[in-house]
Amino acid sequence: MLLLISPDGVEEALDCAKAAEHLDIIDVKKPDEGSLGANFPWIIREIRDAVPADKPVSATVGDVPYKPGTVAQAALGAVVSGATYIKVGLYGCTTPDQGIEVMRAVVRAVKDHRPEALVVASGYADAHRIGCVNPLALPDIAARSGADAAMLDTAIKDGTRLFDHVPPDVCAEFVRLAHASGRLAALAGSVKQTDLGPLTRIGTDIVGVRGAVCEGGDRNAGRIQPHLVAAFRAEMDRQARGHAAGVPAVN
Ligand SMILES: O=C[C@H](O)COP(=O)(O)O
Repeated sequence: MLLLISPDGVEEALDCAKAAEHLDIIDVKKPDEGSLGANFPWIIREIRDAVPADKPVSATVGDVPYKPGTVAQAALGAVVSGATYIKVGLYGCTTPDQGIEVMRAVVRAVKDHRPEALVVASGYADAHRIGCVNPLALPDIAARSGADAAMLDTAIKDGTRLFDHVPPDVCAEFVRLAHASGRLAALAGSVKQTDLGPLTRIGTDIVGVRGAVCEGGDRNAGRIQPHLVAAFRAEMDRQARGHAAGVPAVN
């Protein structure tokens, strides 16, 4: 399982760089613009220049509306700025067909510019609270649009977590569906260390985290702490060893 950490700017990205050996993907976002809030192109570029070259930089394109042209142009902005994972939060899409239409436009915009970039179609575990597309529709949206990964995050950061909205057995189905069509499965949403056992067992490819590696577990007021990134990775590794040995690690 890969560890994706979401700094909110250059300063936090440099703190991520201090813990670079413990993480896999640096995900640029702007939390004050939403769960998958988009940051400025120059911030993506600065972060790309500031962190180790072997660490992929991801960028969120936003909690986007059902406007394929607008979103495709924003996605191109992210990839031109140096991101190689492009995450789109399908906030304004109420049907799978709308999600597919937006993601097809994004895939074309991104891959025309940089074929090896990975496109991530993200939905929301708490979709029922915001009226957007059902979480289990995301793997099919990813597959039918040519995106590389299906993801879930939570839209409303109110302390509820991924498993409060989509329990582990449903997340397992999400992962199974993504894998059945050759996509990666990424999961996030106030994930804590205690969630890593189930996330490991169901075969999650990427876990996305912010709050759990911020001071005080606070994704807004707290800052990312390199020692918390290291501790989170240590628990991921412990769970992975337990899973490989057929002896699930106890929390
Ligand atoms: O992409 C991952 C998100 O930034 C997760 O943030 P969170 O752990 O604070 O919910």
